[in-house]
Amino acid sequence: MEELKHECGVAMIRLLKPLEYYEQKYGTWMYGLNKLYLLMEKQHNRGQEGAGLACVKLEANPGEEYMFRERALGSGAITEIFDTVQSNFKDLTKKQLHDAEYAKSVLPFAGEVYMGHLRYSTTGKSGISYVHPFLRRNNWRAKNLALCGNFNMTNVDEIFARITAIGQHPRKYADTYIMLEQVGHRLDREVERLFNLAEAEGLTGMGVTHYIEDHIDLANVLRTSSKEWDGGYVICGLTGSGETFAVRDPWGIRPAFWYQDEEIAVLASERPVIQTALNVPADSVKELMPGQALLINKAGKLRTTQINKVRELKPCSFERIYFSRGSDVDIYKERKLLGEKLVPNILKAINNDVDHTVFSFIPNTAEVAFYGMLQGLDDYLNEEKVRQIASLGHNPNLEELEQILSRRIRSEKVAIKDIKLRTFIAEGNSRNDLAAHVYDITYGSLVPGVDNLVIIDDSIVRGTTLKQSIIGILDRLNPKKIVIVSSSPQVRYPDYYGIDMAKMSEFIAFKAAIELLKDRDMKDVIAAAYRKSKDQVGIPKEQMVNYVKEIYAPFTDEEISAKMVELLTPAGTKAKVEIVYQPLQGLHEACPKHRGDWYFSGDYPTPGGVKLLNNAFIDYIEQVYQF
Ligand SMILES: O=P(O)(O)OC[C@H]1O[C@H](OP(=O)(O)OP(=O)(O)O)[C@H](O)[C@@H]1O
Repeated sequence: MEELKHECGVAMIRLLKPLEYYEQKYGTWMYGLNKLYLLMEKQHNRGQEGAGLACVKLEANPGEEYMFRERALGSGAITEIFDTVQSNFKDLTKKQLHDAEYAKSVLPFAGEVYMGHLRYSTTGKSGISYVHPFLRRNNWRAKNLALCGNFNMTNVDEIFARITAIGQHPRKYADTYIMLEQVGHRLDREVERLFNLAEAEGLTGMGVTHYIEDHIDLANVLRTSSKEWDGGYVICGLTGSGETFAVRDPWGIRPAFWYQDEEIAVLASERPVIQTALNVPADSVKELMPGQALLINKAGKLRTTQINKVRELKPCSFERIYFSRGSDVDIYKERKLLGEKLVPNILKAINNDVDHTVFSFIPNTAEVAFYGMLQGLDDYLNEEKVRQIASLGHNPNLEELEQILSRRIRSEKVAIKDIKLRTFIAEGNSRNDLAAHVYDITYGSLVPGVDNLVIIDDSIVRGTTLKQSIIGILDRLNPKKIVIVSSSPQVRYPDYYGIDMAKMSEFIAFKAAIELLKDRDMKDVIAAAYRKSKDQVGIPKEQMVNYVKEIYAPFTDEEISAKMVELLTPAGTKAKVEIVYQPLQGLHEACPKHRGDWYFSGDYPTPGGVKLLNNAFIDYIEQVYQF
C-alpha cells in the first residue's frame, strides 16, 4: 500500500467571466493561471516534494483538447510546472499573446477552470505517477475527471477489497487511484443516468452532451462515493465539462477555505493565501464546513451542499501549531497564546532568573509562539518591577528607578536556519542529514557559563532536530542550562489523517516511555498492552480500543520529558538540559476550535485510526521490541 503521507495543499480557481474580460481588465487572459501560481507558491509550506496542475477549457470543439495537466517532482516543482506551461506561449507574437479569443481556441492551459496541488512527501512508491492531479480519460467530456486531494484514508484496504469484489479493477493499489476510480465510477453512472433521460426525451448528437452537462449533479456522485471514506480529506476535482468540486471530511479534520465574487471563485487549504492572492479581507473568505462540498457547475453557478452528516468535530490542531502558515489572523493569535501559556513553567525551569537567561526560538515555525512567550515574560517582569518598587518602602530616587526599569527580557537570534525548507516534511532518510546541517548559531549571543538559554520549538516528534543538531550546537555557546520549550504537547501517537508523523518506533516520547518501563522493571505493562492489542485484531474497527495508552499511563509528563532529555542529549554535552512541554489543557485553551489532538491524547477521531494504531503497535513489538 502506498504509504500514508498525503498532507498537502490544494488550490482551485474558477473564472466566472470569459477570458477577454481578464485581458481587458487586467491586461492578460492568464489571470487565472497567474492567481493559481500565487495560491500554490504561498502554500509551499504544505508540500515541497512535488506539484501539479490541471486546467479545463469550457466548450471546446470535438477533436480539440480541453483538459490539460502538468506535474513535476522536487522542491522546485511549482516553478517547473508553470515554466512548462509558459513554454507553450514563448513563441507567440505580442498580438497573439494578448488575443484572448486566439488563446481560447488554440492554446493549451488557456481555460476557465484550474486546480493545483502541492505534494507533501514522496511515498514508498515514489515517482511522478504519484503526483496529483490524477486523470481519468473518456470520450464523453463529462466523464473526464481530474482529482487531487489533501487527504489520508484509514480504510483503503477495506475499500479496495470491496470494490474489487464487485469486479472493479483499480490500476494501482494506492489510495489516490482507488478514490479516482470510486469517484470516476459514480461519475460514469451519473452521466449514464442522464444519457438515458436525454435519449428518452428524443435528443441526439450534441443535444445529448448538452443535456448531460446541463443536468449533471456532482452532489450525487460525491454522496455515493464518499460514504465509506474513513479519514481526513479535502478532495478536489474537475470534470471535462467544467464541473468543479471540493468535498471535506465530516469530522472537519483537514481544512479548506473559499471565496467568490463576480469574477472568480477560489478554494485553498489556507485562508490567508486567498486573502493575499486576491486582496480580500478574512471575513469574506468562508470555511468549507465539515461534510460539505463546494460545487461550481459548468455555467459557473456556485453552491455548497451537505454531502455527509457532520460527525464529532475534530479539526486538526497540528495545522494550527505547525502545518499552516502563521499569517492567518486566528492562527497567529493561537500560536502566540501557546507561547505565552508556557511562561510559568519556563520560569520554574530557570528559577525565575530572567536576568541571566537568553530567550530564543528554533526557526521557523516557532517564531510566532516565541513572540507570545516574550509577551508573557514581559508581563511577568513588569509585575516584578512593580513589586520591587513597592518593596523599597519609599519614593524611589532616579538611580533606583533606573536600575529597576533597566531590567529586560533578553531575546536574541541564537539559532539560524540556513535554508528555508521544512525538514519535517522532507523524506525519511535525507531528513536526518538535512536536520543535522540546516541549523547554525549566533556566536556571542550569550554570556558563556553564566546565562541560561531558553529556546522554543513548535514540536518535538522524533527528536532528530534536537539530537542531531540543536542541542549540540547550542552547547557550543556554553550556556549554563538549555531549556527546550515545546509549544505543543508530547507527540505520543502516530497521525493517520495527513500529517506525516513517524512510525511508532521513531517517536521520542514513545521510546522514552518504553525505556522507563524497562528501567523500572515493568515490562509486563508492555506485554499486557501487546496481548490486548493482538486479541482485538479482526474485530470490527468500531469496537477497537487504544491500548497504547497503557504504555504511557504509569508516568507523568515530566517523567517522560526527563527520559527524553536523557535519550536526546548528545554525549559530551556540558550544559544541563531540560524540556518543558505544553500541557494538553494549554493546547485546548489556545486553540479551542481545533480539538483534534489524537497525536497527543491517543483519542482518534475515527475508528480507522485506532485500527491503524493497533497494527502499528503490534508491528513495533514484533519487529523492534524483543521480549
Ligand atoms: O522532532 P523532529 O522529528 O526533529 O521534528 C520536529 C521539528 O520539525 C519541524 O521543523 P521544520 O524544519 O519542518 O519546519 P520549520 O522551519 O517550519 O520549523 C518542527 O518545527 C520541529 O523543529
